[in-house]
Amino acid sequence: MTAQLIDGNALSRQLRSEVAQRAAALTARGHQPGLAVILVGEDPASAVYVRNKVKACEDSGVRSIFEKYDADLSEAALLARIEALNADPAVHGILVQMPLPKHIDPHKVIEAIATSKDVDGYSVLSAGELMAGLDGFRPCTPYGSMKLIESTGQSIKGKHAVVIGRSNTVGKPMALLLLQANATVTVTHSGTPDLGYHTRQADIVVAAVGRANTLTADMVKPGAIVIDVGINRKADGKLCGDVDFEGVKEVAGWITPVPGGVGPMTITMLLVNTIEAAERAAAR
Ligand SMILES: Nc1nc2c(c(=O)[nH]1)N[C@@H](CN(C=O)c1ccc(C(=O)N[C@@H](CCC(=O)O)C(=O)O)cc1)CN2
Repeated sequence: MTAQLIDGNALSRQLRSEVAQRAAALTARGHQPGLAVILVGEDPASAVYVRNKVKACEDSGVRSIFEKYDADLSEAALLARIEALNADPAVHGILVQMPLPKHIDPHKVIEAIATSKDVDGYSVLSAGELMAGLDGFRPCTPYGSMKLIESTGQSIKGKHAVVIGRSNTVGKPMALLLLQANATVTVTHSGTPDLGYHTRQADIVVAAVGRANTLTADMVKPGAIVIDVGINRKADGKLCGDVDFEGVKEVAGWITPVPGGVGPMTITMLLVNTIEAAERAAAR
């Protein structure tokens, strides 16, 4: 293996210990950070992610308020619940696990969350703050991906970064964060002809399309930093990313594994955003 592994679990441990210290300091001042975690329906993967989020809160001294609803919960009832949590001073962050059942409009739900508690960074206002370079909450997956890139110790400034994927939750905010760090950014997507033409020029590749083996060894510049955001299930039930890990690790300089890369960092950055929200509330 030529590439160095970027270990998301190890970086998460380090950042979560900092979160725990900040949570303890807030709690000592009578402001224990609180995160409301809402799960609607029975999606098994969502149940695992939510359980891990609640556990991460417990381990870090963040109070979690976990609310689980049946899949037939009405949109109005969910919006009313968010309204109540917006008004609760002990709740600093509100997280509604995605995806939601089809009859609930995710945009309405996201926009119902107070911007000061939007620790997922999904709302239009949070996206606007990111776009404008203001201090809003950054979506957890791209935020965690930036931390993983920074952990290599390589300067991002002036590097060519190629993002594969243009979703509102990962691809677009990732491109903005890289731009803010002074990278030259190319955004590619499912409609991009000859993806390899772009990725072969990249010093940093972030793959976030949700399709296994999208990035193969022949598409990677030797020594590049490769961040794999994908979460795909193989036929044998095992998890894999969007990157052909076995092939690409022989060419790249740094690479994140799946599992153990971006996934744990998504939860870690949720904690970081929650602490930030609690610190801002305590300062008001
Ligand atoms: N409200 C939100 N919904 C969703 C988000 C989000 O950030 N906010 N992101 C994804 C799911 N997600 C967090 O919710 C998430 C996905 C994966 C992991 C993770 O730790 N993955 C592990 C593997 C876990 C496994 O074995 O299945 C890893 O990569 O090591 C954490 C969080 C969609 N919804």
